[in-house]
Amino acid sequence: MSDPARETGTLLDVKYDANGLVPAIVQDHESGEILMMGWMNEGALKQTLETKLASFYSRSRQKFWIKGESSGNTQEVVEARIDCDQDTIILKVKSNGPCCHVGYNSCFYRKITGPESLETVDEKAYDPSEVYK
Ligand SMILES: N=c1c2ncn([C@@H]3O[C@H](COP(=O)(O)OP(=O)(O)OP(=O)(O)O)[C@@H](O)[C@H]3O)c2ncn1[C@@H]1O[C@H](COP(=O)(O)O)[C@@H](O)[C@H]1O
Ligand SMILES: [Mg+2]
Ligand SMILES: [Zn+2]
Repeated sequence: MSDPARETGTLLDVKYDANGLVPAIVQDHESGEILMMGWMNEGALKQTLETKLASFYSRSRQKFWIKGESSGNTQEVVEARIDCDQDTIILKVKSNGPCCHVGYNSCFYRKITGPESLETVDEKAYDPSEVYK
């Protein structure tokens, strides 16, 4: 359904889902590479906008999470955008190191090559066991 105020207005009026969360896609501000997608609640979005450090709500760990709090691989927010119906956020960031805790720069290091198959298409960027102790 069309919602002109939300779609064309200048008021930030985020449409959180039933769990109070909104997806935030994190993109490298220079290369455009997609690094990860995290969930934000209202508090995480507020913190992100205030501190300019990408922060999320982790559903599995059920806690507020500043990306890089243990690895040091923080993400400085250069620009934040929201889509037409205000239910998806994009953070353009300057990443202080690789993003993915598995060892790749981006979390999207595998291509889906068939109904049940994957292919790794990125090079490992670092050894996670050296970073996450
Ligand atoms: N570091 C990461 C990390 N970096 C990027 N991502 C991406 O962030 C997404 C969201 O994080 P979670 O899975 O924790 O949150 P969620 O999707 O709400 O929870 P689930 O429903 O998936 O269980 C993941 O699906 C990954 O694609 C990461 N997910 C988890 N971590 C863990 O976060 C912790 C802190 O790491 P740093 O932030 O790097 O210090 C460590 O324990 C890491 O293992
Ligand atoms: Mg997840
Ligand atoms: Zn990852």
